[in-house]
Amino acid sequence: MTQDEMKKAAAWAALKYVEHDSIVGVGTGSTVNHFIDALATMKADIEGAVSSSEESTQKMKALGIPVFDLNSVNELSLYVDGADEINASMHMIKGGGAALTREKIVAAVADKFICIIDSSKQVDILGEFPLPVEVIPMARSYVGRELVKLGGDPVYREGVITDNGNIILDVYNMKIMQAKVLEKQINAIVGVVTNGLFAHRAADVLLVGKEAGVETITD
Ligand SMILES: O=C(CO)[C@H](O)[C@H](O)COP(=O)(O)O
Repeated sequence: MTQDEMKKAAAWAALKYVEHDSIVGVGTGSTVNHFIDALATMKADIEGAVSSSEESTQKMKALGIPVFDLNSVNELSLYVDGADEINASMHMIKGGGAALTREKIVAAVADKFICIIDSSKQVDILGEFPLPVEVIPMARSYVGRELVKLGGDPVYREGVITDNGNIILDVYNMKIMQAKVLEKQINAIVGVVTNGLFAHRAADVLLVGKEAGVETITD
């Protein structure tokens, strides 16, 4: 099985959590793209989706899935998204696709977060994958210096502007032992919109695509 086949298997396994007549929160990325393909097969059975990025919105609209503004939705039972890394506490690093802020917002509203990954994303310690931080452009240098004080090596992601008009700093060389503490510390830096640690809003269900099939892990 290729890595993409494992992503696809995890993504299709998430379909069984989608409730009749519901509005589904949808993440961003190559694994989620498989989920959107799967969701399209039951579009007549759902009300629609709330999207975490322009990329996912375009794909869903092209497949005929109605996309709602989050402000017009009172509750979301489900949010389905991938991750760049996830540990045994279901804490994640996300934002490889630069959609972390909208992902965090939609995930905050949802009752249940289903994380879909291939097995390469499971780690003992978070931080091998550089931690994305969304930053207001004029604060880039200041936030960079503050991230260095926290022990990281921030690198400007050249050529990337987020859906919110901001920039991304990817923070290298962080061995993240206390994800909740670090998530708060980084978010407290003036000029940071949010960072890609999802520890306060961890996953509730993890679907891992593996050679042998899809493993389901619950918190
Ligand atoms: O956080 C994300 C995008 O901002 C993605 O969920 C994460 O980067 C995983 O992507 P993929 O499914 O392509 O491996």
